[in-house]
Amino acid sequence: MRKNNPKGRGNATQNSCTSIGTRVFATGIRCVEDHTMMQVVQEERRPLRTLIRLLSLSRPDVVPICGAFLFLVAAVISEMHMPSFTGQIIDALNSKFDSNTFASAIFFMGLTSFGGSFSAGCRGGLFMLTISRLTKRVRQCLFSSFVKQDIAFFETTSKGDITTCLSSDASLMSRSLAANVNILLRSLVMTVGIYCFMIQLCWPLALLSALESPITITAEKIYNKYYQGLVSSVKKSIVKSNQVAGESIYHIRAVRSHGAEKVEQKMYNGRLEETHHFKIHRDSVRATYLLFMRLFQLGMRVLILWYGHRMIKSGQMTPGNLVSFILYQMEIGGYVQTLVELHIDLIESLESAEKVFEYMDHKLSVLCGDLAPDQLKGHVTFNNISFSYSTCPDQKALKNVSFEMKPGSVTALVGVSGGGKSTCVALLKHLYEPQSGEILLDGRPLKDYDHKYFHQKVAVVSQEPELFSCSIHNNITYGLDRYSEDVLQTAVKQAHVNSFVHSLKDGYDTEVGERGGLLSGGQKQRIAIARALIRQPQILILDEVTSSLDTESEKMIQNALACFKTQTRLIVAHRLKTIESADQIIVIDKGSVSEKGTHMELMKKKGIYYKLRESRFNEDDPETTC
Ligand SMILES: Nc1ncnc2c1ncn2[C@@H]1O[C@H](COP(=O)(O)OP(=O)(O)OP(=O)(O)O)[C@@H](O)[C@H]1O
Repeated sequence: MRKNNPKGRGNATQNSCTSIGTRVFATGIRCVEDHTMMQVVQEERRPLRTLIRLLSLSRPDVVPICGAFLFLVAAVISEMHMPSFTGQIIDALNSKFDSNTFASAIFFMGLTSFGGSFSAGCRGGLFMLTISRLTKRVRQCLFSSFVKQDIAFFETTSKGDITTCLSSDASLMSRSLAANVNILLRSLVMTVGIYCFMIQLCWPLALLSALESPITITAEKIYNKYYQGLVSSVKKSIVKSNQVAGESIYHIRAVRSHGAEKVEQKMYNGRLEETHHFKIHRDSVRATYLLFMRLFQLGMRVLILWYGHRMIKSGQMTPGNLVSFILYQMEIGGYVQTLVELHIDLIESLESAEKVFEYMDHKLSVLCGDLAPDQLKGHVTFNNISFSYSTCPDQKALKNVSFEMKPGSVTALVGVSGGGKSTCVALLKHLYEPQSGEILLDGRPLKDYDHKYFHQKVAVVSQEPELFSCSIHNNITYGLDRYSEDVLQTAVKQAHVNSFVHSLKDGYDTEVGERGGLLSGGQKQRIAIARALIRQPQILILDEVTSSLDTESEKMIQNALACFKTQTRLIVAHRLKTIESADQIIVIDKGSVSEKGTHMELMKKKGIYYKLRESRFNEDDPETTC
């Protein structure tokens, strides 16, 4: 979010000006004024720019928009003709009654009114269609922008902001397109005041006119009940869309690590499509209802005219009274109020649009190339890496970290909590870009590699496997466009997934629940290992995999992990046993590499590693972490 602070900047300029002298001070003030003026002009132009951008987003809907405007013009012209027909009727009433003129005026008035109502319905329908399509398009663009964002973006932007932007802001901004014409659609008919005047003019006619209300209310009630059902279907469908979006955002690391952005996008698009259909059904029901109501009102008007004619003939009413009565009845109350509401609505919509565009324009700091070699050795080099999280830019999480992981070797990262182990892992996963230094994979910087290729070659199994609320099968093949059945079968066998899946009623089609909540920790880990195995990666990151498991599950997981023999492995472990046999152990302390070597070398050295082993890597005390 951009934040302007003209006051602060103004003060700074003013302070410097005062010390130099009055003339310079005056110039300074002018500078500040010019600057403020520029800001004001820019602020004034911003809504216009937003509106123009919003209109350009609607370009694919130019045909329905033009159609909607044509129907709008037709509806307005029809409405404009109504008083003219009313005049003709008065003439017919005033002169010697000419039943032919009267009948033809009634006929044309009915025809025009029907045409006007039909045009208004079509106009409304086309606008609704445009709004719905625009909302869908905005949401697609927005979601596509969200799933591509850096992890740092999700650390600084709240989940609530993201979902609100996707649901309310996206729909509000789309509505702004049609806000100016909505004023013609939203008109309030009949106010208490108008009824008072009508009673004063002719109470029997007012009573007749009042008959309209109970019928309208009853019809409205029946319609509302049905309409609420449709609204609730739309809402439920929106909630489902938000669930899919929410889960993708929540698991953004897994989505990124598995290069599954397109899968998520497809799933979200499917949900949006469903919502779109519900909305079209809801809006067409509404348009039909409005058309019938207008026809009913037309019938009532004809009835009133007929009754008014009788009243005039019997001398209980003058023709002028009847005209006034009809005009009152035709009066639509609350135009000004609607105008004011529309203005507020428009401002609100443009604010939402600005927020949505700000998210869409958010620049990425983690970039990818197109390198995808057929052969990858898995040689990793950390070259003088220094890194701070964007949420704490002044605090260095890593300081000049350098180490090498030879192809097929096992490297263990150890150190006290907060030392920087997970940060090393996150950088190797290419979730962040370091501020200085670079990580090389087979001699090439990570940013040169193709996104999908890279995340297929670098697999991760972490302490909390990120599972999605779909079947076990879909969780294992998550993010893969293609896979061979043989590789899948080998992966599930090696990861010991078979052993528990066979006892489940639906086997591999069993739903795992939200975040894999229907499975145990060990089962989730085995699915995560199968997911890594099926990718046949060259580098495997094991992030504190067995730290929260019981001994039996741990044993099974260790057996499964033993299948990764040829991969370059990076292990972040709490328990000493898992790292004793590592080719090298790297001790990270306060963001720097403090010791490097094999278990034996580091034990001999009697440094930090030795002390950690003595005090914290105590196998008898599984609660202690390092
Ligand atoms: N997302 C984040 N935003 C800001 N600071 C962070 C973030 N993640 C970690 N840090 C900070 O970076 C430093 C290194 O943390 P890191 O998680 O890498 O340590 P660790 O050795 O993995 O710790 P643990 O063993 O407890 O997981 C710590 O000071 C931590 O507070």
